[in-house]
Amino acid sequence: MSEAIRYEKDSDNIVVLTMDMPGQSANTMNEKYKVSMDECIDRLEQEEALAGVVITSAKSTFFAGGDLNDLVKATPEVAQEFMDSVTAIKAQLRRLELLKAPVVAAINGAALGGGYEICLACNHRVAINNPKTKIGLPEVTLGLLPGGGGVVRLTRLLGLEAAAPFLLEGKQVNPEKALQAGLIHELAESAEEMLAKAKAWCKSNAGVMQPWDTRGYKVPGGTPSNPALAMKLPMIPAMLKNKTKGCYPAPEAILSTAVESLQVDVDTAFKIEGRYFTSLATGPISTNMIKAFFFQLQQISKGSSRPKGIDQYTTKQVGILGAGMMGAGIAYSSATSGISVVLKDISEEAAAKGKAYSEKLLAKRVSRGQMSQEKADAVLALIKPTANAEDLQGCDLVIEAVFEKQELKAAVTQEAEVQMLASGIMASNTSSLPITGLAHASCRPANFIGLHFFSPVDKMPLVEIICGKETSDETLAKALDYVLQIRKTPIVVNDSRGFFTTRVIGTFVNEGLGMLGEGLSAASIEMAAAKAGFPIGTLAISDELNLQTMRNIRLATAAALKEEGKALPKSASDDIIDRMLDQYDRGGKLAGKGFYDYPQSGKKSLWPGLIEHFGAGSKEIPFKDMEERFLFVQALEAVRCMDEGVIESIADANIGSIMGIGFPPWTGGVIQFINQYGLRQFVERAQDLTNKYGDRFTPPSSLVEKAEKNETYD
Ligand SMILES: NC(=O)c1ccc[n+]([C@@H]2O[C@H](COP(=O)([O-])OP(=O)(O)OC[C@H]3O[C@@H](n4cnc5c(N)ncnc54)[C@H](O)[C@@H]3O)[C@@H](O)[C@H]2O)c1
Repeated sequence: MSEAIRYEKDSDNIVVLTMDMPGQSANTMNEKYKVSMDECIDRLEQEEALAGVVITSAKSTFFAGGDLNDLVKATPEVAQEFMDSVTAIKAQLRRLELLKAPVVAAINGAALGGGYEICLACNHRVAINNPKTKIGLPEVTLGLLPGGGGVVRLTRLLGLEAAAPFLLEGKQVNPEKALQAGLIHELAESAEEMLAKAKAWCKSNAGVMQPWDTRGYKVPGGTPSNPALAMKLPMIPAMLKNKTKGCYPAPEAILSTAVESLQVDVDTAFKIEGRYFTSLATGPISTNMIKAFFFQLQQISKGSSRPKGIDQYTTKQVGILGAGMMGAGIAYSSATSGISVVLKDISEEAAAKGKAYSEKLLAKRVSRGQMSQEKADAVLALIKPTANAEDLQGCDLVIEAVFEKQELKAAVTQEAEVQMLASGIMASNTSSLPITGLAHASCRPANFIGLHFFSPVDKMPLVEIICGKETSDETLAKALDYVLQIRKTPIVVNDSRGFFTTRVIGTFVNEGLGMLGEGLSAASIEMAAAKAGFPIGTLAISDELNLQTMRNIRLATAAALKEEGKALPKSASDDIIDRMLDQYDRGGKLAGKGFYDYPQSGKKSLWPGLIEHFGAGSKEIPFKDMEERFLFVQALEAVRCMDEGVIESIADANIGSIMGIGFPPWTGGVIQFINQYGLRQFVERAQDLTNKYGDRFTPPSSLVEKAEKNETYD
């Protein structure tokens, strides 16, 4: 009896291996698993009259995959050791598929990554038909490749083209879709039926071999020497590069593994896969991505920034003030999570228009087969459009999303607070006004908080929660519970101008517009941002944000600071924005003209006037400097935010920067970027950038001290 896998032989000589790792909620490919599986295979190889093997799990999932605790620690120094352990896992799975009896995977729940790789080493795959079960190889989303034979086996099984979305995009599918795609062979309606089907298959398939071990097996679509495939192949690396901008090595490594491995025998193919896997796993990008997208995201979804000792709260009815772009989106996200919504605007028509937005999104989901019509109708019925504040009675949360005007926000807050539950919380979706100031209008400032959603709300996963000076812990806990209830990712910040995300992205925009002012070419500015991994360039994002709105925020901020006796420091973008608006009447995308021209039909293109009027292209600096200015300026601002207590959690800073403002995922986030660069090297480079481009790159003393002590941000 091995420790992690139960071994049970029935009267038909079929052995059922049930994976059930002690003390773990899911089975993972750790040392205990490897030892137990080795013991099981030793025993299976010695069985006299083995008629079949069925592998299943006693957990709610089949198998969770590789152990990310081990993977995140892999560095180039341990590459050989890592390669040896990968080779051992492959050898183990190879022994399994070469057993002299049929081996069937009985997939009782999610089989992802290493879990599905075990399934691929089986001769047959039966899954319980649960639409919530996920099957696939998501390694690429963590900067890795399926290193347990997954690339080699899936490309041989499906052919290069059909395997591509699963390997290069990490596509995950439910059992029904997995059956259609050829990832599994059979569906079962229950655990009993699954086991019965698995055993029946063993009985009628004695002597079966894996397709790739069968003489004369032809890979679907052929190997790369097949002329049809050979013609398409040269285009793929360029398409990938276009997507990854060279920042993500995993898709390229997967493609190379797939192409190279199809041209050699299986054992050599596994060696090729092992080498590419080792180089990815011991490299920096997978470490960054595992930290961010697994550990830190998990930490956040467990409520790491939630005050302790406060009972979990479920929001029942949310009032939303303002049914414009943001309000309509918040209504949709709340209703799809089963929360009743009162959507209030100044007129019934405006409120109904906000509700119509949900109707449109729901209809799209129904037409794509992602939701039933009944479910869509039920969601829509949860939204009550109104112009009457009395309808807010009974709301335990009200979120205001009216125009960005302090007096208007104060008025709607007071109007809502009279109606809503006294124990409820009042939130503002402001993007620039300090929460403490807005809370002055509230009769219950302890219950007042900021809930900063991002546009478009239905797609953007992040919500920045902002605590004002008087916000209570209970209010924060309830707000955080609500954000998780609507299946979004909360980060928690303290009040400050621009909070965390707006403040950090502000430095990015300022840097790009500043470069334009320096005379750098507009195309290079946009290209440098893209090459660094940003989804959108600074000139394009300014057009989206709207130059007039950017100026309004600047003027409002300056006025507010003046009242406090302070002055808003001048920034390099001010003059550019003013000239664009006042001299050239180019307000941005909405106006059809900004840094780009937006023709009625066709693609946007950079405004040629930038050359004539701003001297764009008259100066050049090293391209690397441009890329790093974008990355450094934001990382440095994030450190300042931490020093000032605006943000306290490193996980929140990293995830907030990736999910809220498009900081490149390959970096692992705005603070992990500094860790990975190496603190000493980062400080040196920041000083170099200061000498060349100005004081905004001066590293804060907290960072310099940390670097001197050889510490990292952990
Ligand atoms: N647009 C963004 O990308 C974005 C992102 C984050 C936060 N925000 C913030 O969200 C808020 C709303 O932005 P938006 O883009 O949705 O604006 P919007 O102009 O699309 O919508 C504002 C809505 O508020 C309504 N309104 C005005 N007075 C009202 C009142 N007294 N009672 C009820 N409704 C009233 C208007 O009729 C309008 O429908 C602003 O504070 C903005 O700063 C916007």
